Amino acid sequence: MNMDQLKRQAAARALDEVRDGMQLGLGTGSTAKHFIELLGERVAAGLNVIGVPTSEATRADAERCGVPLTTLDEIDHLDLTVDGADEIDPQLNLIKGGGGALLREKIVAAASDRMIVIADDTKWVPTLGRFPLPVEVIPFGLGATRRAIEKAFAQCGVSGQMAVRKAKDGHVFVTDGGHWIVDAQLGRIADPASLAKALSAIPGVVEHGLFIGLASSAVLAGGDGIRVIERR
Ligand SMILES: O=C[C@H](O)[C@H](O)[C@H](O)COP(=O)(O)O
Repeated sequence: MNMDQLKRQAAARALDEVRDGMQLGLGTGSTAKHFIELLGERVAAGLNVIGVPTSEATRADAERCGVPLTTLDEIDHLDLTVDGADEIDPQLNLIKGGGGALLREKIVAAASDRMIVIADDTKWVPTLGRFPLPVEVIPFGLGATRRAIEKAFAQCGVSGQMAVRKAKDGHVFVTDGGHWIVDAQLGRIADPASLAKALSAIPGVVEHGLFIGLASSAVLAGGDGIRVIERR
């Protein structure tokens, strides 16, 4: 089974948790896209749900698949968010933002009663940090923000190269919110909760890709089948 088939399997397993009438957070990325496509098939067959997309790309996918959409201004909570991740550790802390959608993803996950993370099992790691940590920043004053980020890294015992993310066309990547992303190659993040707190305290940092205590469960698809891990 190839990687894409594994992602679709994980998405299909998460779909089992969707009930009629649910208000759903719709994640971003190649794995979340499978979930949206499968959800669209269920909606076409009569399932009544409404979703909040976590990116403009997901909005377009959901519209294409016929999934009705709303906003967090029109509804007061979400029952369930289903989203992918770039890394998942045994405490179900995550690195997200490889696709640049971390800010809306975190707002949606935080507004949701439950968050199910769907992934192929290559995303499962003993310690976060191999995947570059995305930090979403305001372009104004970037030099000062980078120095503050370096200081936060040092305080939390991590270090590594930082680079402003570029799009495929070579221009700076701009998020749906109009911000930039700095990717930090940290290697190993021993205390993700402390690092998350330190980064959140920096004025030029809009959000970062550490999702601490947000995921309720993870569905991991691998060659040996599907594993569901619940947060303790
Ligand atoms: O910004 C993007 C998101 O955090 C994605 O959910 C994450 O990058 C995983 O994407 P994929 O399912 O394509 O590996």
